[in-house]
Amino acid sequence: MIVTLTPNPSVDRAITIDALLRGEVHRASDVRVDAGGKGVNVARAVTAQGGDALAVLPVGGPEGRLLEDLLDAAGVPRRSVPIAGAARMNISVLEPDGTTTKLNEPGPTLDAAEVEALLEATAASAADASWIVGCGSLPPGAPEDLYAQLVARARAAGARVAIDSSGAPLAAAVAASPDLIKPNHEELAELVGHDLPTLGDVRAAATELVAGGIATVAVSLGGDGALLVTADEALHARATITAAVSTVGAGDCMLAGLLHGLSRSAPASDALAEGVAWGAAAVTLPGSRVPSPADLHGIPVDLSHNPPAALALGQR
Ligand SMILES: Nc1ncnc2c1ncn2[C@@H]1O[C@H](COP(=O)(O)OP(=O)(O)OP(=O)(O)O)[C@@H](O)[C@H]1O
Ligand SMILES: O=P(O)(O)OC[C@@]1(O)O[C@H](CO)[C@@H](O)[C@@H]1O
Repeated sequence: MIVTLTPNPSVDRAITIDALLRGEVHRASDVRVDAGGKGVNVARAVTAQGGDALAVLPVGGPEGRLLEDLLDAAGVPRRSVPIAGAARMNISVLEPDGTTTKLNEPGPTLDAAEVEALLEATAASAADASWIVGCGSLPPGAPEDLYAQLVARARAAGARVAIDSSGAPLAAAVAASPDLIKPNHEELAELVGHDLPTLGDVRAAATELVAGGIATVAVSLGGDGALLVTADEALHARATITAAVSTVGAGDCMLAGLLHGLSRSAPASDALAEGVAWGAAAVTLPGSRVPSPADLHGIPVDLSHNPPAALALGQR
């Protein structure tokens, strides 16, 4: 089972308009509401593909009840931790050319007892977990080292742990040496403190992190696919899609496919290809919708055991 901790989940509201114009009134042509937050999305994606997942999340207020209803309707197993504040609602504005603009709220303030209850609820599921994964931003009140604490507790319980976050919480988690991290291109550049214009630069930065004690660094690269680096190998995979609809949650689906593959002891190359296919399929779907098995058909993945170092990123 893949157990996800999302300290700052959201109700995701995706609104489709013709073109975003600052200061104007826009009439939406479509609206979609999904349970959101990065770990929630990982659990939704694994469940949608027939895998076993459990989403641990703080729940409070009317938005929290809606989140629970959405997860229950999608058949996603959850462990809700009651909190005093109300869950956030994040808005995505989608334009027909695939441009996605996000407006994310800070989320409710958590107190120390609520943070402890979340960590406890996650660790309590460790015995059944192939992976524990901590994902997303931290809400106000949560300590910067929350994911570092999660790494320590997962380790103590004998579970492998993955982290997908950014900024200071990611840096603190990295110091605790999780088994896997999944930064995107920008998050990796921030973590190592310099730009990474080519695939070779990304590989060098990931290799540095592996040397520092993280077994697997998987970097999602948008239309350029993903690079996975371990002490033994570097692999690059990318998928071709005909049209992008919404990029919201693509990174979460990519991580879900990767962990789903690794938890079935697939070789890293197969797990990476699975992740890249799930991520690409997510981009073809509206809002934060996660792909079903049928959505993966017809998405070809190119895999290379010899990543082209000179590949300039962000050109696709
Ligand atoms: N235009 C695209 N064409 C094909 N695949 C894509 C495209 N954009 C994204 N993907 C797939 O989705 C994965 C995740 O994309 P990206 O690197 O943008 O994630 P992210 O920034 O973490 O996303 P988010 O934070 O919204 O979840 C990529 O590794 C790739 O497999
Ligand atoms: O504010 P965070 O935690 O960084 O990101 C939250 C979020 O943008 O991430 C998911 C997509 O990856 C969405 O479901 C959600 O709205």
